[in-house]
Amino acid sequence: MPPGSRTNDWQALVKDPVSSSEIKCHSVSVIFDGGMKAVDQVDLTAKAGNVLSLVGPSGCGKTTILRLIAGVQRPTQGSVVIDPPAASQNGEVGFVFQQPALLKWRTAIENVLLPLELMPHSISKRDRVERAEAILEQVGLSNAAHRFPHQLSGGMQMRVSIARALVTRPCLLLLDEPFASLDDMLRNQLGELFLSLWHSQRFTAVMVTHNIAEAVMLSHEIAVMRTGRLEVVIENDLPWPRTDQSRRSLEFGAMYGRVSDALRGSSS
Ligand SMILES: Nc1ncnc2c1ncn2[C@@H]1O[C@H](COP(=O)(O)OP(=O)(O)OP(=O)(O)O)[C@@H](O)[C@H]1O
Repeated sequence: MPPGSRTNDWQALVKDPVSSSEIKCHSVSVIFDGGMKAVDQVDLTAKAGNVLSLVGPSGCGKTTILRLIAGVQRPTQGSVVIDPPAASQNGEVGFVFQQPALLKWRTAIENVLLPLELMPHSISKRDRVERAEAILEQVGLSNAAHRFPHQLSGGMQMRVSIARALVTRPCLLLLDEPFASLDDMLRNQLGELFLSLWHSQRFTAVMVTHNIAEAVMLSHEIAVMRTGRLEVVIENDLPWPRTDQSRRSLEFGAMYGRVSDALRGSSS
């Protein structure tokens, strides 16, 4: 499959990793009714196959940027270009939210199967189940595949939510404070899981987070926003592979400090 091309052939999708998309926001602004300028002339690039974190104080426009990329918010000015284009109805965009939002009448595997069932081109039932079982294994939930959401812990529900987002092998994954409702230990574990999934699928990811440590651990670049404006994009040079040990490294502390300073507006 040539780089950048997409296919409707499910077998090909399973065999070949999909291409990841690049996202470019060109001088994009969003002004809501009443004149509220949520996003103000933002130029931002999420490089193909990279993880970009958006950080900034509450109300600075992070979720609005994510909604622009998802195509559910139209820009008042400017444009958002996704190359190659990614359509959520084709399973090319995955979403992970703060709440797992599982259908309570469907088991874990039935929740994971849902995006495959909604895809416009037909995939045989056997292929769908094979794919769902494979991703459930990757997130460590093979033994819980037939449990209903109320029979799963919060961390397990979030794993199902991540599996559901990735089962279609999206080229773009959008995450809005995905681990914010979890305790620190679970948050770190799911961060590691996220990194291992990113290593195997190499999607482009844009993640909103309030947690500086999470942004430093998980992303290649960290975009710092304030009152609708993009302050700075910091290249995250924390070495790979990133493990729990990385949190105790000097490089981690230095990067954490740079992001904190940028958030306070004292430095970039
Ligand atoms: N539909 C809307 N109509 C009017 N104002 C809105 C609308 N959606 C968001 N806003 C405003 O736009 C600004 C940016 O909102 P946004 O949700 O993007 O911020 P955020 O950085 O994601 O905040 P948080 O970290 O608290 O989730 C806020 O002041 C918010 O109140």
